[in-house]
Amino acid sequence: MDQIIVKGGQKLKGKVRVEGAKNAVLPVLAGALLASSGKSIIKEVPNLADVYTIQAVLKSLNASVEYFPEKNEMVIDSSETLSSEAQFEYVRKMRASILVMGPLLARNGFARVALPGGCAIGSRPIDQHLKGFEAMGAQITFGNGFVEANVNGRLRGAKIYLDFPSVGATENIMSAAALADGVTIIENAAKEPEVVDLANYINEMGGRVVGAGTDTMRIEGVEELHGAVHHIIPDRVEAGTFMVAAAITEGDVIIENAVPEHMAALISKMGEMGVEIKEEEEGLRIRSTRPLRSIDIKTMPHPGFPTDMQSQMMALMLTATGNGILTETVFENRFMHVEEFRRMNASVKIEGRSVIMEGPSQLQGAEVAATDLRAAAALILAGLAAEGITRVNQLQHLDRGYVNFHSKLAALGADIERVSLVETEVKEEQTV
Ligand SMILES: CC(=O)N[C@H]1[C@@H](OP(=O)(O)OP(=O)(O)OC[C@H]2O[C@@H](n3ccc(=O)[nH]c3=O)[C@H](O)[C@@H]2O)O[C@H](CO)[C@@H](O)[C@@H]1O
Ligand SMILES: C=C(OP(=O)(O)O)C(=O)O
Repeated sequence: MDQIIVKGGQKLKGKVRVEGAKNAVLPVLAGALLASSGKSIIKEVPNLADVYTIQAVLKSLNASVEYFPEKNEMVIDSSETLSSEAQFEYVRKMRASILVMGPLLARNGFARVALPGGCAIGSRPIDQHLKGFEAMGAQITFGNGFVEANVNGRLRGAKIYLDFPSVGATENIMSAAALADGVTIIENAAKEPEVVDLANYINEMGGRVVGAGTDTMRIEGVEELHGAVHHIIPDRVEAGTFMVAAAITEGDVIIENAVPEHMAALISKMGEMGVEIKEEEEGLRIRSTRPLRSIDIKTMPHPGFPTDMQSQMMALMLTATGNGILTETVFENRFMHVEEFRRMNASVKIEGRSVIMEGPSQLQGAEVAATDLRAAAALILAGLAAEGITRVNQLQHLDRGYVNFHSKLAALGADIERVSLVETEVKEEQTV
């Protein structure tokens, strides 16, 4: 087990480059299963735990997959007959494994995927994914912890209205529709940049998807798709996390490879707080000095404020002057980090779906535990601004979504290290 140890108080300065987006690479790699000929070469694949999990899922389905982390490239050949079953061991580790369901159903006419269940941020049902497959002619059944979808012949194009613009449902339905017979219309589709990235990849494979990034998508099914070369978009959540790191330490940081158009809500809300954000030739430059103004934020589907930046932004809002309210509308239970912030002397209370902060909190170093991926990053960010030493545990969450987070922060001047606790644990066990 590892721990990150941060000593607060260093102002960050310098340049940092963001990786390819985790939330784009996972649907794209699942989508690679749609190709019945040729190889896909996916570039800008970040070296993340979730990438290894999706690689294992694809291999278990009989695709051939080679990953070259040193050049961030993955090569997938899914031209052999694919198996139709995604096992619990993968889905348990990573919910995004469910994204193989659409491609498998379209390729094989049958898919059996372990039910993902909930996680630390909410119950996370998949009813909208299944509603889409059903509208395209699939029969859905449940049993022994699995969900099965079965279609006689090919899927048929359909008009599908999503009750909520679910990112995963939009991606899964789009993938299935790419090989369906006829035209599928998705109404109230998710508009996230990662949805657009998947649509672009499907089109590079020979698909016909239009309207990605708008409420209404139109997918004309084709007989076959082939492998393609695709570059994953930069990770807007990693970029946003470094923006907060710069602001919370009163730093001056340039973020290379960030796409400001993907981060309009975050840029605007940080600007309201008094953080200076400028597009420069080298990247997005973030400069900040205290005091910062408190603001109110509500998470929303894109282009609203992203839920994946909620906990990091909470860390920054804790350090601002005045009262701020942060309301989470996307996930029902994404406030597990609040208790951990309290250990760090944060003045914060939960009221329903909102968190109310009385700022500025004089954050103090403490030993804390990450409850999910973004909470892990948020606790480290709080540690950068806290007085004294913060120790962050449960780093398996962090490793799902950030490449070398502590080294990148250290390169910007943070006093931070990652240590292995194995030796200490062994000693403790021996004395019991
Ligand atoms: C791998 C990946 O890309 N993960 C992202 C994706 O997750 P994911 O695709 O799981 O998120 P969704 O947009 O589907 O979920 C949003 C909300 O819709 C609900 N819902 C979703 C599907 C469904 O069939 N029924 C239903 O009720 C969920 O429980 C949740 O409350 O988008 C989220 C919202 O931007 C991000 O936080 C995640 O980082
Ligand atoms: C919630 C997230 O991811 P996932 O949907 O993979 O759990 C995230 O990236 O913050």
